[in-house]
Amino acid sequence: MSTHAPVITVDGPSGAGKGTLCMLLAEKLGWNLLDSGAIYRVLALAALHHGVDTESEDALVPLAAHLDVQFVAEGELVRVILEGEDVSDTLRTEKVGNAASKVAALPRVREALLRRQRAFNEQPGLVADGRDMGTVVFTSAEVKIFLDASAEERATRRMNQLQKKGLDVSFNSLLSEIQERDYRDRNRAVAPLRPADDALVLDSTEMSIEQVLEKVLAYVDAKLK
Ligand SMILES: Nc1ncnc2c1ncn2[C@@H]1O[C@H](COP(=O)(O)OP(=O)(O)OP(=O)(O)O)[C@@H](O)[C@H]1O
Ligand SMILES: Nc1ccn([C@@H]2O[C@H](COP(=O)(O)O)[C@@H](O)[C@H]2O)c(=O)n1
Repeated sequence: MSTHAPVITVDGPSGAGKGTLCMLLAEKLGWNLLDSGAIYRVLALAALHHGVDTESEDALVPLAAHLDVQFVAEGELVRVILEGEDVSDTLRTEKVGNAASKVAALPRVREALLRRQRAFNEQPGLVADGRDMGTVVFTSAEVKIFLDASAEERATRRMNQLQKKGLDVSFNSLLSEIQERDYRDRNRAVAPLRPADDALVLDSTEMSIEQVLEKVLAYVDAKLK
């Protein structure tokens, strides 16, 4: 029997609001959630822990194939456990995000992580957050969204997020980190960040989270009817 469940993909650059939107969508629909960026981040962190060069494809592929990681739901949060250690907070730092975008540029690393991502496609449905969800991982998804926002707005959102956690951060350094990551993600040879041909492209620069959710829910409703 086929286990194919409906899929909504949400791709876009860092800080566009994908994670926020996907969590709200998954909650509203009662569907499963895949944060594919967390998988690349976990691999980067495992490489840093084990002293593996984040640009060495040969060393990273076996690490990717045998990643000992668990995603544990805890109320609204998902705790990430790498090799028995809770790494949920470390995972979200820009240092790990940047290392993730380096390992993510390597074709055989992406290949090694494909099956792990597709395994999230279970009933009653999946909301998948990433860079290549609609273009590579779930090409037959029922609904595809590409969520964008200007780099300046994304840096502002990230700064507010970090300030709420009590961290002192510079807008200019956040902006240049975002621009560096964008460039690498959009220009890599394999699975570059781009909207799928059949995606709804939504620029959220001037939209609140509630407005984005409302628009996407209306689109999802129309597509799944
Ligand atoms: N439309 C919006 N308006 C204002 N703030 C927003 C909006 N969408 C998301 N945010 C805020 O921006 C921050 C980044 O959002 P989020 O983590 O969802 O982005 P992301 O696209 O998943 O980033 P990444 O790919 O790096 O994980 C969060 O603090 C979130 O609350
Ligand atoms: N499908 C994906 C998801 C993520 N990446 C890479 O991982 C980096 C971190 O992702 P976040 O969403 O957690 O910020 C990101 O910059 C990408 O390089 C990817 O390639 N494909």
